[in-house]
Amino acid sequence: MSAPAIRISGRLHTGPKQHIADFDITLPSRCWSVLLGPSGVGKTSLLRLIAGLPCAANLVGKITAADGAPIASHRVAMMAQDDQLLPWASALDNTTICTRLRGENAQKERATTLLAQVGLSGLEHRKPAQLSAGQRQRVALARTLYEDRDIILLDEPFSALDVTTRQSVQDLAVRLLARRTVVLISHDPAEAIRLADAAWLITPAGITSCALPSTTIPRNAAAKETLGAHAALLNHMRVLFAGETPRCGA
Ligand SMILES: Nc1ncnc2c1ncn2[C@@H]1O[C@H](COP(=O)(O)OP(=O)(O)OP(=O)(O)O)[C@@H](O)[C@H]1O
Repeated sequence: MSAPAIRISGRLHTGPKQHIADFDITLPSRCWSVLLGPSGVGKTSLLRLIAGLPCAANLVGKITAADGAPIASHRVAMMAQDDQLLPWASALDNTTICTRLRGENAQKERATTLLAQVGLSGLEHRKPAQLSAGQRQRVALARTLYEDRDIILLDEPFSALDVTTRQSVQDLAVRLLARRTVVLISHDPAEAIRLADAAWLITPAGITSCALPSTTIPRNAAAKETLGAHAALLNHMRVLFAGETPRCGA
């Protein structure tokens, strides 16, 4: 497994509209990097650019892997914000769809195990319309985990899950994606503090890193340093994203 650090530098714009001014960040190898930012700032665009997918925004700059190799599609798995499940295929067939599209044999047993691990045991043969939004999101996550790539790009992958399912699925993802370079978009500061080895705050003015506890992920949500970091990040986001005045003691 060769999961490289990824450096992204430049500025992001759509035509004459600038989304993010000059930035230069390195998402560390074999770590979880979390991107936080207000709606519409360009987070999904950055993820799509890393994946080499078509994108309305342009990066005037570059994206490089620290190992010098191209960030080719065989190194990347991306989970989009919407589940992108095929409506006519079962949960199991959706999980293995990329393999089948490549003309490879599907590993149905491994896919079934993944579906069970995300809590969908017994629902393997249901079609997307017979699943809840949170269940569909877990099928999409299973499909991403099934791909087993070096670079994993996750666009709000836990947003539709209830709080307890979210926590157990987050723990599973951290375990199964150990040693991968993971980039996670989140709107939730608690999730960011729990899962980030590195975190970045994105605004139109640029991208800044954010302080995190020195503990390993997934962090204990109830630990004192986790709660303190959450309060500090929330305050920081209010100031940076909404222009509020900093709150003392937060
Ligand atoms: N097809 C398009 N044509 C023109 N502009 C677009 C298009 N798609 C997105 N944009 C613009 O590009 C900008 C960045 O969008 P992007 O989806 O990357 O934002 P985001 O930070 O991921 O937002 P959110 O948190 O709401 O998902 C937005 O301001 C959006 O309006």
